[in-house]
Amino acid sequence: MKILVLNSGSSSVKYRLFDDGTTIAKGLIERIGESGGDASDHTEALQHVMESVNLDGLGAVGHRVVHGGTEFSDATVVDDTVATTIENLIPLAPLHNPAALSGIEVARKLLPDVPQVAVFDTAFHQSIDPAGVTYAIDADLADRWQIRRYGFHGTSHAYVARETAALLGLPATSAKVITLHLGNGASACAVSGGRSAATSMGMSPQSGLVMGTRSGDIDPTVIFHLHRVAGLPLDEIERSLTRFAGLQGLTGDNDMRTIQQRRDKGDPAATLAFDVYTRRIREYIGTYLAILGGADAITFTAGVGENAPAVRAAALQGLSPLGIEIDPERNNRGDRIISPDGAPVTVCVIPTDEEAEIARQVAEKLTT
Ligand SMILES: Nc1ncnc2c1ncn2[C@@H]1O[C@H](COP(=O)(O)OP(=O)(O)O)[C@@H](O)[C@H]1O
Ligand SMILES: CC(=O)OP(=O)(O)O
Ligand SMILES: [Mg+2]
Repeated sequence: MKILVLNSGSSSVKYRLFDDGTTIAKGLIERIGESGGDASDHTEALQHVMESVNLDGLGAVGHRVVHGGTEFSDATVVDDTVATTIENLIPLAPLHNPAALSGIEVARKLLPDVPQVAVFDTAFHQSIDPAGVTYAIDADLADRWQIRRYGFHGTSHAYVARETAALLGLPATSAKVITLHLGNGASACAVSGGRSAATSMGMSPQSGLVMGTRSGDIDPTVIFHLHRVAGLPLDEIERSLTRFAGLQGLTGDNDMRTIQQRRDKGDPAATLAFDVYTRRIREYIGTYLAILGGADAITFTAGVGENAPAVRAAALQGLSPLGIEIDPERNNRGDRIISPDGAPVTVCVIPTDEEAEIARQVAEKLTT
């Protein structure tokens, strides 16, 4: 089956065209809406995509949708009701759901006879126990306003956990894997037997690890303080915590490559940011070892996880008493397995492939 996968981000659209699982075309439209960018808005971006690939015989379009609430635990064919649900969830994923929705709207308009299938970042985490998704706040308020942990990057965590089990020759149904998706957004996940048991992002993709422009975990009182004492309007606080926090907030740069170059030259802000970023990863590894009762493997993935040996080494520093060690040569080469032979916990680097996983789930949805 020929499947077009769209991964619409806040300022970019990644697309891949698959034919029976093989990539036959792909591309990236960047800096949407910026001066000198590839397109003035998502509609124009998608029009470019449709014009540049041969869509004859297209069987489906698969869309990455970040927030699916509790409604969806599987790939879902989009109808008006599904589109409305995605729209209603915009307040919980303000950087992500609007882009996915415009992708869906444009694709439905331009390809009205082709099934549109949404694959949700949240779906994989629907397996987490109630105790792992419930915030200890007023239960009536939480219930009324759907306040709970949802978790994100599920497509990526599911994919790399499965690939890790395969690499180690472990049955996917029993492997215990801690997956670290370190991209622009970043999250950790404890995967037990192929099911998500815990994850670091929460109601929105804002909590947990330190990210390119997002803070990760903070005390919620920071928001009251910035509002009441510093006098900042709520919209401005949200903007600050989602777009001007994380590495960006600590250094003025959101790209880990730049942070590393500055750190290598002894820049104190970049050094601190690197330490905050890698320490937070280590804190979550400790948490998830406790949740899983030990782990067979720890797997790094996404832009930073796949390409930054120094981040991997720093994140796992001092963990050898827990059986977690890195072989520096393997780490610097970026081998698939970067722990020494015979180490109790295997440390892996596995490139994520959200688009291939989306295509796989779309094909499965439409053929079974
Ligand atoms: N060689 C590298 N060393 C360190 N970080 C890198 C390297 N290459 C890419 N990155 C980081 O990866 C991030 C993007 O990751 P990616 O998974 O592509 O993000 P997303 O899909 O969320 O946009 C960049 O912001 C950059 O910081
Ligand atoms: C959910 C999320 O944070 O996605 P991304 O990493 O693509 O921003
Ligand atoms: Mg990403």
